[in-house]
Order: sequence, then structure tokens, then C-alpha cells
Amino acid sequence: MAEKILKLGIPAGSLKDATGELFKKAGYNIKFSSRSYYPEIDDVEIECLLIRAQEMARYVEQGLLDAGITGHDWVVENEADVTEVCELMFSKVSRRPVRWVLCVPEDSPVQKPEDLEGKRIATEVVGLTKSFFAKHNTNVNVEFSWGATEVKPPKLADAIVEVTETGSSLRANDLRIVAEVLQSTTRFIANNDSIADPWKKEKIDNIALMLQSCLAAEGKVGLMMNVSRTDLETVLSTLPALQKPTVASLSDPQWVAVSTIVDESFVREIVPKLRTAGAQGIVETPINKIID
Ligand SMILES: Nc1ncnc2c1ncn2[C@@H]1O[C@H](COP(=O)(O)OP(=O)(O)OP(=O)(O)O)[C@@H](O)[C@H]1O
Ligand SMILES: O=P(O)(O)OC[C@H]1O[C@H](OP(=O)(O)OP(=O)(O)O)[C@H](O)[C@@H]1O
Ligand SMILES: [Mg+2]
Repeated sequence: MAEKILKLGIPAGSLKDATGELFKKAGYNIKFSSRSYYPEIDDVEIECLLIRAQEMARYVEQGLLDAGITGHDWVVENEADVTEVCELMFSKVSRRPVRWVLCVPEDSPVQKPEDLEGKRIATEVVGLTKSFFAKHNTNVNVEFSWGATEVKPPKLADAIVEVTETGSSLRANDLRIVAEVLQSTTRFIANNDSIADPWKKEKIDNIALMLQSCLAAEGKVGLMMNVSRTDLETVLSTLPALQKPTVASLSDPQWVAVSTIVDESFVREIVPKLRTAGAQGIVETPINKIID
């Protein structure tokens, strides 16, 4: 019988810590040690390998890895033929997409991509940048940059295409955004043959389900309360319209228990209203996972 092992790529670099934290919430403990590229995971059916996000899609496409976590940007840049299992909305520090942007120094006269005709552009994403300028019918010299790209203009390049999340690196280097080249989020990708293997597919789908359910639960809390039947309609109309609260009977037939899930940021607004509407014994609970 074939060995039941899933080879899983964990991204080194910007996504490493956030990936480790997400797996932890999902119930998998990944232990990184400083010199090893084989992080340990507490699941005997998974073998982890720490790989740069830039190279993940290539190794997954070639079948050296069954699945991996990387950015959509690098899947596109590598033109990798892989299966995208799901989107995982997390970046290095936030839960927002990152943006690859065309930037020039603050004081540059450049206002649009076309103004860069004949100029030199430094970037880590050469393919994406070339197709962006081709779409703008503008001839430029696109040069590969190994990193620290923000410091290159104006001496080493006229403009750059660089990734930004919070914007602090661009601000620190006095750069101005001219245009957005691509928005990117983190993806769980899989090898096409691995997805055709029922055992691997189930394993991959299960990991995806757990990771997604953790992200879905972020910023959400549970609210439970007791309500007399006479106040039930008012209390339910106070709760968010899209939610379908659970209403359960209590030993006292005049009372019911209501429970629902709300955005944590909404709690301070809704709790006083629920109380006025007659809710009693209101309890807020943390939520770790939401499985749809
Ligand atoms: N704040 C961020 N900065 C850079 N990349 C980010 C950020 N948040 C998410 N990413 C994603 O992480 C991936 C880049 O990670 P990768 O490890 O390849 O490069 P890096 O962050 O430049 O690593 P290094 O620390 O080695 O420079 C991309 O897919 C990118 O979209
Ligand atoms: O918009 P921000 O939140 O500032 O994030 C974007 C910055 O983070 C990454 O740098 P990284 O730490 O990978 O350094 P690098 O330039 O050596 O790749 C990226 O290359 C940008 O420089
Ligand atoms: Mg980098």
C-alpha cells in the first residue's frame, strides 16, 4: 500500500509567522527550528517543508510538494499550472490583500504608466511588470531586483513595481503610487495529480476546511441570552437581520434561550439594545472556528 503522506510547503519569509499561527488555531502545531527547513508538525500524515513563497507554486506544479501556501502573485508570476484549493485572506500583518504597485519618487513628474516610456523599472516580478506595461503599450526596461527594491529610485531605477501591505515601506522611502499592477491574497494550492488521489484530496480538503473556518471566526463572538416569550419578537428584531439565531426552550415555559454570532465590534452597540428589549443573563463567548 502506498505511503499515506502529504508533502506540504510552508512559506518562508513574510507569510511564515502568520501561517504558523493560523495552523495552530486550526489545531495543527508546527514547530520551526532555526536551522531546519523541515518544520515538525503534530500529524504523522503530513511532512512539512519550508520554501520561499516565490518558489512554492513551481515545486507544487512539479509534484515535489502535494500542496502549499503561497501568494496568488507568485502563482501568476510563475505561470504555474496548479489547483487553487482556497483563498486564505491573510497577509503578513493584516487580513487584507497586498498590492503590487508601480511607484516613483514623490517629486517625479510621472503621473501614469505611459510617462515611463524608455525608462528603467526594477522589480521582483518581472513577468507581471512586463505584461502590465505591454497592456499600456509602453516600452520599458524591466530589471530583476533581488530585494530592497524601494531604495533603488531615483539612482538605480526610474520606477519600481513593489509589494505593499501597510504602506509604511513606501512612505519611509518617499515613494508615490502611480498605478496598481495586481492585488494578491494568500492561497492554498495543490498539485493537479495530488488532487486526483482520493486520500490526498481528502487530506487537503480537510486542512483547507480547518484553516478557512479559523479565518471565518476571526472578529466574531457568540452572544447568548435568556428572553421571556413576550419580549422575543423585539429581541430578535434587534439582532442582525442576516443571522438566524437559535431559539431553545428552557425549563420555564415562559422563557427561551437565544444564541447567535455577531461581529465583535458590534457588541458594544447591540448589548445595551438587547438589554432594553428585555434580554437577561447576556453572555459573550469567544469563537474559534465557524464551519459553513
Ligand atoms: N507585508 C508583506 N510584505 C511582503 N509580502 C507579503 C506581505 N504580506 C503578504 N505577503 C506575501 O508573501 C509573499 C512573499 O513572501 P516571500 O517569502 O516570498 O518574500 P519576502 O517577504 O520578500 O521574504 P523575505 O523576508 O525573504 O524578503 C508574497 O506572496 C506576498 O504577496
Ligand atoms: O507596505 P508594507 O507593510 O511596508 O510592506 C511591504 C514591504 O514588506 C516586504 O519587505 P521585506 O520585509 O520582505 O523586505 P525585502 O525588501 O528584503 O523583501 C516587501 O518587500 C515590502 O518592502
Ligand atoms: Mg521581500
